[in-house]
Amino acid sequence: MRMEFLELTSLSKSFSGETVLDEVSLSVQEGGTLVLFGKSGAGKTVLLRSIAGAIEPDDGTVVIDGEDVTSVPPEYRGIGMAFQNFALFPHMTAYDNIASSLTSKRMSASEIRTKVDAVAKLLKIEHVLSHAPKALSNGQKQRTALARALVSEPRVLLLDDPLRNVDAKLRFEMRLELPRLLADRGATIIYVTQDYKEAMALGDRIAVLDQGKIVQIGSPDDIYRRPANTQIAQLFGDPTINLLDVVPKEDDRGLHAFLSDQRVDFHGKFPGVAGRDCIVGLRPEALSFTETGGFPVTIEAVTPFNEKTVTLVTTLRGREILLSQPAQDPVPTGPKVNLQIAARDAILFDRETGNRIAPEPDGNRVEEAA
Ligand SMILES: Nc1ncnc2c1ncn2[C@@H]1O[C@H](COP(=O)(O)OP(=O)(O)OP(=O)(O)O)[C@@H](O)[C@H]1O
Repeated sequence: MRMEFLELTSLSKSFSGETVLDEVSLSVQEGGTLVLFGKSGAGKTVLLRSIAGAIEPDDGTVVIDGEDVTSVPPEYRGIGMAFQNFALFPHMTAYDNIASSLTSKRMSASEIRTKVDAVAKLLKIEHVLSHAPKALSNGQKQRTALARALVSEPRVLLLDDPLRNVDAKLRFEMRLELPRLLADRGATIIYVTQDYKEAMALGDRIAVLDQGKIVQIGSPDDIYRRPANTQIAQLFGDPTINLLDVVPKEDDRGLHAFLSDQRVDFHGKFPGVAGRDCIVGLRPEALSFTETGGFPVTIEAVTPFNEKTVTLVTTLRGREILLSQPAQDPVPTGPKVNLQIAARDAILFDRETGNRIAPEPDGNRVEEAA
């Protein structure tokens, strides 16, 4: 069984009385990747810097491999970091930048050469090793910074939004390549990003940080299908989730709500929810056009993307709904068409708090088995 390798307990930090980290606790298994996801200013960088030892937390502990390193100087923590702004030494070549993280270790020049060459090959920057940073493209700078973090084979790797400044094409490629590359190194990784696709592609688990607090930790599937609140539901998914006001009712078939004429059943037990102001969350891909059944809508706009088509429709009552379907599926000729809902994908939230209403544990099993 894999061990928890990195453990943070109740880490807190304030600057001039303003709380930036609020009792953050989380752990990452040995060799695992945790993605730290959150909006700008959520505290992601401060958290990474606290783990690395560059910032001293006001409270809480950082434990690496069973050792409390909260008071250990950064250079003795066995941590490698790569930042979003590259932070390369401008007067050094790419090679020397990468090698700089090895110079404190007692290694011969040829050993250093072997290691730098290997990591440069992995990241496809062998041909620019003699260049100064100013002669590198953003993508090459980013790979150089990553190579520097990887080459010293740290036990823990902290990557602060390393793809933020690279162009879309490289970001797409790196999103595919990075998981294997990082898994091959065997390091325990915390990876910061504001891009939900990157978060879903890279993380075994995702921790969502909001105003210095962890608001949800789970697998990508958990966060997508069971978001803790409407805010998180909206952050994950493109196009964004449809959020529609409903007041669910209960009968002998259980809790349900009506969207136009279609009954949406919520599987499981939800005591006390009937009659409450709620929001139903429907992912755009949980909706589809149908010729029989469903409920009538009007097509307002059709937007084709490469791999999907997004259609905006309105219901008879004027509610706007986004629908996403594979690009090869035809959009019916409208404007009046019928829509159906894969009701088991509906997510229920409390309207007042925005928090997801989970079925009772017993009901959960019913839901999973359905
Ligand atoms: N050294 C510092 N002194 C005072 N305030 C700071 C310091 N470092 C960070 N902050 C504040 O802490 C908050 C969180 O900053 P942080 O850089 O961790 O956010 P972030 O989630 O990494 O954002 P981004 O995604 O934009 O990098 C911000 O309000 C920032 O102004």
